Amino acid sequence: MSTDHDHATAGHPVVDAVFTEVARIAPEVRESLLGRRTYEEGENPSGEQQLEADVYADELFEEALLALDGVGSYASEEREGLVEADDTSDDDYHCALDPLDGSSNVKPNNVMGTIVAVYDEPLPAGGDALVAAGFVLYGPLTTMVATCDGQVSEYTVVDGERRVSDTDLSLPDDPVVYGFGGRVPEWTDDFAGYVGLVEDELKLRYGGAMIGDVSQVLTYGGIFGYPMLRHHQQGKLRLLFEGLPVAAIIEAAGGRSSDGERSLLEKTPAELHERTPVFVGNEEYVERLELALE
Ligand SMILES: O=P(O)(O)OC[C@H]1O[C@](O)(COP(=O)(O)O)[C@@H](O)[C@@H]1O
Ligand SMILES: [Mg+2]
Ligand SMILES: [Mg+2]
Repeated sequence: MSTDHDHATAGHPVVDAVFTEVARIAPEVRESLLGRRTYEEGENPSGEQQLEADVYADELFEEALLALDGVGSYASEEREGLVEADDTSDDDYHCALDPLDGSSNVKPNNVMGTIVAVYDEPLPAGGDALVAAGFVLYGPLTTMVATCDGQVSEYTVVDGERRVSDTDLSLPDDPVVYGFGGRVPEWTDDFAGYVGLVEDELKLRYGGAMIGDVSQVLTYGGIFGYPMLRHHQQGKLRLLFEGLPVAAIIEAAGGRSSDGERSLLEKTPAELHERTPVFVGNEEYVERLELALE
């Protein structure tokens, strides 16, 4: 029997409205890729090239989410500062998005995502203020995963609507896959040693879009990571837009997250675009990683 709480976001009206809007826009984002595969002149605040598709998706989400009652501000990987809603109150939620995750995959037509994080404190906020998180995966199908109140649901997105396919997603007990970002000569010796052990046990899956790789881990079990690099101690991924939401999903699905020392959910960024090493996956593999990096 269907109830109000038969999927992760259903008991929280503002959060549910955010995810309903994200699902509504997802097909539009997908269609917008046609003709928007070229690079913009500028860079995003992290110094990365922006595709026309990055900018377009960002504008679609900004407009739709700020129009919702109860959403007080919007921040994204593609813009320097926050955008505030016209009417705000202390009870508002605050949305942080990676509008297109893995956008360098647009050109070769590979998998991409949209990541959404909903915080109950003004941004930048930390894991203690994260009330819900989710992602859209633009693969052969458009699917969505969302977590709220410790429950993780999966949906297929059809004609802009979420259809529940699983209300209790959890990591499989027998891990199968791993994927780590960054060029190998840039890895630290400790991390390279750990990878040597992992590759004896698991199969490599790395697609260049975190959401695609995280979905592999959610489905088959294992570990995904983007480590600290010799010349970039904080790695590549951003805590507010990428690390925290993915950590919330994987931890709610029974796994663990880490920056190499502690759960990502214990962290609070000092500024919107702060980066962090990111590791998410089955407990056993994240624990062994932390021991290897000690
Ligand atoms: O090209 P690399 O260094 O392997 O980096 C890939 C990583 O960078 C990202 O593409 C960064 O995300 P954006 O495309 O949103 O900037 C991740 O999705 C992915 O895991
Ligand atoms: Mg990203
Ligand atoms: Mg992005």
